[in-house]
Amino acid sequence: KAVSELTTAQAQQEIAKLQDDLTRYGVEYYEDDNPSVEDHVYDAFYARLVDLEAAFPQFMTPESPTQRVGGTNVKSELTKITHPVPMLSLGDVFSLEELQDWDARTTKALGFQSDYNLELKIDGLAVALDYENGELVQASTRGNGTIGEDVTANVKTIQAIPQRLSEPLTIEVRGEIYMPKKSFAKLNQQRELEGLAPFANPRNAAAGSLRQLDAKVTKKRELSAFVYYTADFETLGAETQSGALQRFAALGLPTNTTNQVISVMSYISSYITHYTQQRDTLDYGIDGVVVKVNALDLQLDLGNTVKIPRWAIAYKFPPEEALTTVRDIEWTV
Ligand SMILES: CC(C)(CNC(=O)c1ccc(Oc2ccccc2)cc1)c1ccc2c(N)nc(N)nc2n1
Repeated sequence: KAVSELTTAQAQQEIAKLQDDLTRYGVEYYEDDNPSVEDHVYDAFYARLVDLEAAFPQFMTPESPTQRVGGTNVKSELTKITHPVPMLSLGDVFSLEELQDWDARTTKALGFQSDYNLELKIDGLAVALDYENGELVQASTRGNGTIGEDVTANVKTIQAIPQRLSEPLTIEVRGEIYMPKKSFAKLNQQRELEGLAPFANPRNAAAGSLRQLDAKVTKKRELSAFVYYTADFETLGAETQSGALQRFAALGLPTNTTNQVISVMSYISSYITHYTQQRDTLDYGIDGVVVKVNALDLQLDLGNTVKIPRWAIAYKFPPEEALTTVRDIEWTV
């Protein structure tokens, strides 16, 4: 109905419903990273509420979504930051055969078989941590690799991440922020109790918890982290990837200690088999194994494409839920 045709009672009812719905959609959008309505639907409801509140100001309330800081669509209002060193992605392979091809290409490019550092691929979201003279001064999300979001206040609530390094280094380190599986289960139980939609997986829960405008919400979400990269490896004082991980730990940064230096393919496949089986016993989500040329000077020789390093590859596990689906289909057939 056109706003002018509404009785006051009808307008009051529609305004109240729109205020509730839009508040819930706004929370879903920037808290859960998985909104339940398309943006254009949200925008249409929002415009209707603006018209109704203009025609019936007696029903305007300060809590109304139209009165929120930043006005319009409650998008992520985090400050944007530019990464001086881009945050790259990893190339993927999905079989041991493809991994062997990558090993052969890399060995050919180097002219010899080099050592690899094998690491679990943490299923979280990538962050950059900037330390100045050992103090954490900025934390930011990967974003598109060049432009990310400032999440400094939120990251400072994560116990695993030190505010101060054990040495006064000025260095940017990168890692993955994740939500431990136990925290994820507890959080979803709490959300069910509150009648809120549960998070789809620990990664969404971590993203939704990290990209909060209110750091007090982040604090309650029990996030953790693993650090795995720095471009400033001279400052760090490391010559290999495995050495860099040891130096991160010495500085007080959280690292994942399951890494192994291996160069023979047969051992690589047994590492992969081991962690494919151990996956459910870990308290954090992994979606694969990352194989990295261990010597940092050789990484520089191999270089990177615009988006990914040539000296690293991610072997991806088959996604768990997909496997279950496939089994179901086989079963019904
Ligand atoms: C290897 C890298 C992609 C990080 N490295 C970078 O982001 C990166 C960034 C600039 C680089 O090179 C440049 C340096 C200066 C200027 C331009 C490029 C090289 C690598 C990566 C990404 C995700 C990982 C993950 N989930 N788990 C583990 N265990 N390791 C991971 N490693």
